[in-house]
Amino acid sequence: MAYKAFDLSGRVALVTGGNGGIGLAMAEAMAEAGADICIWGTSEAKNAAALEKLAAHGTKTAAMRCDVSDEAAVDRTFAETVERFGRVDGCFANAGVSSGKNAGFTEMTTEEWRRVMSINMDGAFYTLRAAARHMTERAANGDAFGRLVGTASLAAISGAARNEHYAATKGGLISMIRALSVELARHQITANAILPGWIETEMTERSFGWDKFAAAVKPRIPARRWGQPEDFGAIAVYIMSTASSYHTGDTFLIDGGYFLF
Ligand SMILES: NC(=O)c1ccc[n+]([C@@H]2O[C@H](COP(=O)([O-])OP(=O)(O)OC[C@H]3O[C@@H](n4cnc5c(N)ncnc54)[C@H](O)[C@@H]3O)[C@@H](O)[C@H]2O)c1
Ligand SMILES: O=C(O)C(=O)C[C@H](O)[C@H](O)CO
Repeated sequence: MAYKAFDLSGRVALVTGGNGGIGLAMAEAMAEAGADICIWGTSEAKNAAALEKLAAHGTKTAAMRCDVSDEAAVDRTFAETVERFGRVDGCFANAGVSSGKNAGFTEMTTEEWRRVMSINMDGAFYTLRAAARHMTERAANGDAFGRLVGTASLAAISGAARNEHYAATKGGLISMIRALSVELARHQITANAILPGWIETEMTERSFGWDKFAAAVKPRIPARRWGQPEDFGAIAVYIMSTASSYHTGDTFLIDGGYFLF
């Protein structure tokens, strides 16, 4: 018999960047555990394909178009999500972009720095702020429960050369979440960061290419394989569940034991 605390029936989870990769795998796992799921993404086609997968689990699902770097769009889409689902119990600020295929820090343009900041950092701020407003308001009305989650990265702590903008956003996200965990604990809202290592998704291919992985990264992973998006399902279910009520301000590093030597 399944551990009952992991039954997410009646809970609503929002996953930004939930139409592919890690976000979709987390959304699918939570749907399988019984949660209603709203995903946000920028591509209508990818949203539609993801929705089809999610619907197979039989819970209520929706996919909304939202660019998380657009403050007004985030507030508007969050309100729409609450209207559609009645509430948001868990908010996974997962949308992100990377770009490891550039010439290096001395050549980094301000435009590129701002692009990564505006999606990864500003986007997480807008998203988590909207969710925190909603969750604290509910707590004030006697319905206290909340899970704020940010998908950070191993890159925040590993020395992600030629990806300084990306590393900075993920380090910033971890620090923001740690501070939030302290501020919001009294409302029964937890805040945690997930730090994936090297995961086989479209983003990694775009940013680094498979060749770089095989040559430089794989030897540093004791598991000798890419992480898969599905490696993130269980942590999402755990965080959304009542089992994690006392677990806040943490960084969940899921990287196959990646080491530098
Ligand atoms: N793949 C990895 O190795 C890895 C490692 C560490 C951290 N991460 C982080 O995991 C998260 C998910 O990445 P992934 O690997 O699944 O890649 P992915 O490209 O499959 O997913 C990224 C998602 O973010 C969405 N997105 C991008 N810009 C957006 C915007 N402006 N507004 C809304 N959505 C937007 C994309 O549409 C996509 O759904 C990211 O935050 C990424 O930084 C990935
Ligand atoms: O975070 C990412 O974007 C990755 O693709 C992999 C790594 O965690 C990172 O870049 C490590 O330096």
